[in-house]
Amino acid sequence: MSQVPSTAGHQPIRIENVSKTFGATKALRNVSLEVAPGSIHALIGLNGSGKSTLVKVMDGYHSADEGTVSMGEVAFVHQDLGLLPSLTVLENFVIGRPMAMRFGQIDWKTEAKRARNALAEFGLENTLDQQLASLSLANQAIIACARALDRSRGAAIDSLVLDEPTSALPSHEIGLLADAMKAFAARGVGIVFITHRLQEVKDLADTVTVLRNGESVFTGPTADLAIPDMVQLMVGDAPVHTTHEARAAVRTAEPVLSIRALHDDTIDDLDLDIYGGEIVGAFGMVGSGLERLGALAAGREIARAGTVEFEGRPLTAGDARARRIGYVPSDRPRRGVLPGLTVRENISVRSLARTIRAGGISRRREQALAARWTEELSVKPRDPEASILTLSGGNQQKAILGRWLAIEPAAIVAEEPTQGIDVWAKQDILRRLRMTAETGAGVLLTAVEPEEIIDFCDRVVVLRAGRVVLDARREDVVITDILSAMH
Ligand SMILES: Nc1ncnc2c1ncn2[C@@H]1O[C@H](COP(=O)(O)OP(=O)(O)OP(=O)(O)O)[C@@H](O)[C@H]1O
Repeated sequence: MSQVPSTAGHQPIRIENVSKTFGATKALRNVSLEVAPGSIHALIGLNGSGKSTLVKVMDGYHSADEGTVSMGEVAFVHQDLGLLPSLTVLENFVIGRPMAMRFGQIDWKTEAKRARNALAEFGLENTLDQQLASLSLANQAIIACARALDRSRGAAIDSLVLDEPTSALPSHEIGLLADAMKAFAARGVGIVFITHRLQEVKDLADTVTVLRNGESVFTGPTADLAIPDMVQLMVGDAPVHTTHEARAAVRTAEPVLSIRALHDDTIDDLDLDIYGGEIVGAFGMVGSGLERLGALAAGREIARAGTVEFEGRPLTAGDARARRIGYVPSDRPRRGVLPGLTVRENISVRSLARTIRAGGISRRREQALAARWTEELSVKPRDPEASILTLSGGNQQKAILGRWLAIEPAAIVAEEPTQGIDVWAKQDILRRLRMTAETGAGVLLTAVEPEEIIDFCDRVVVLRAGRVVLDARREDVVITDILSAMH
């Protein structure tokens, strides 16, 4: 017998004919949407289709130009999670809401108990005293969700809105979050979530709305749509991509990056070579050392012990040679994007040698560079003078990749290269990385989910407990070999 949600007393979310324009961009056109109590409603669409804007209209960050939004109490988890990295998990948990008090002081004991309970559902109850920044991005995302879910305890919250809650999560943690979402829906809380993972829509959502260019082109039961139908609705009648065949690149004789006996927080005696001309996919679970590998391999940080040799010589702290290694970090809001600058500046910032002329930066050269990379990576809007923060999350990520492709890097390290990127743009990005490898660069991609990128790799490595436990050519392994090495 299927469970009937107890929806008594919960208010639905009702969005009617909402439009929002930013300058020349019509981010939302006449969008209507209803989320019933107890329903799990997925919001999907290509990068820049208006999903985050709709959420920001719901939470009052943007006011709609036209239309109405009515809803009861709603908790939001935004793409940037809204957490403070320098505070502890417990402090993050209580900040911004009334706290338990005792004799005029914050009652930390009561607060800790409440936070511990909320986090226990996700197996994170022992993190309370840790600084948030010391946790993996995946765990930070879970904490943001747990916090919002905690605030929805009791009947006080009618709905929960999650903007890409799972994009940084490995699959076993997605399961935990999914279970929590289902449990809350069963109590009558309406849930809206944004995702680029279409299988997740099938697995989790009962209803789906597809946005295309700011317009709602479908709302209905998820059961009515197969995944290819979703893609078709998202893309519309744009020309269909030809899939790119992974080609065996010609490897250089010597490695571009050579990692030897590396030791660091979660890394324990790691060795890895990356040759020019190849794409190496590194996979591992949270805590496997994968989160540290990218910054160390790209020379952005120096490990406690061991070496990373770049073109035959060890990288040292502040080594200028690391400028020729592109690095796209996974926590793009904090490390990749230069806020307050334009798309042009964000793309060209590392290409001074190409843009400097007679002692000054040639704006024309910068413009040409930015125009080329916004075009090549289909960054939208195609306006290099736009402020980077006005771009959708996926488009910001494409611009950061453009920054590094523009320097013709000797190596490029991209963490979670497809995170937050729609099904359509993913192919473009992976194809560009392949072209970069074909120029002789070594490419290292790291991901907690092998499925998405494995077919674009020439070689796959798996990290577990800080070491490489599998290193094989792509054609010699199947996905289950990788998954079992990870666990
Ligand atoms: N503050 C702003 N100023 C100008 N344009 C904006 C602003 N915010 C969003 N936009 C534009 O509105 C459109 C929709 O963006 P939105 O962030 O809603 O997309 P999205 O569907 O959430 O994309 P993604 O999947 O990449 O996160 C984009 O063209 C974006 O550039």
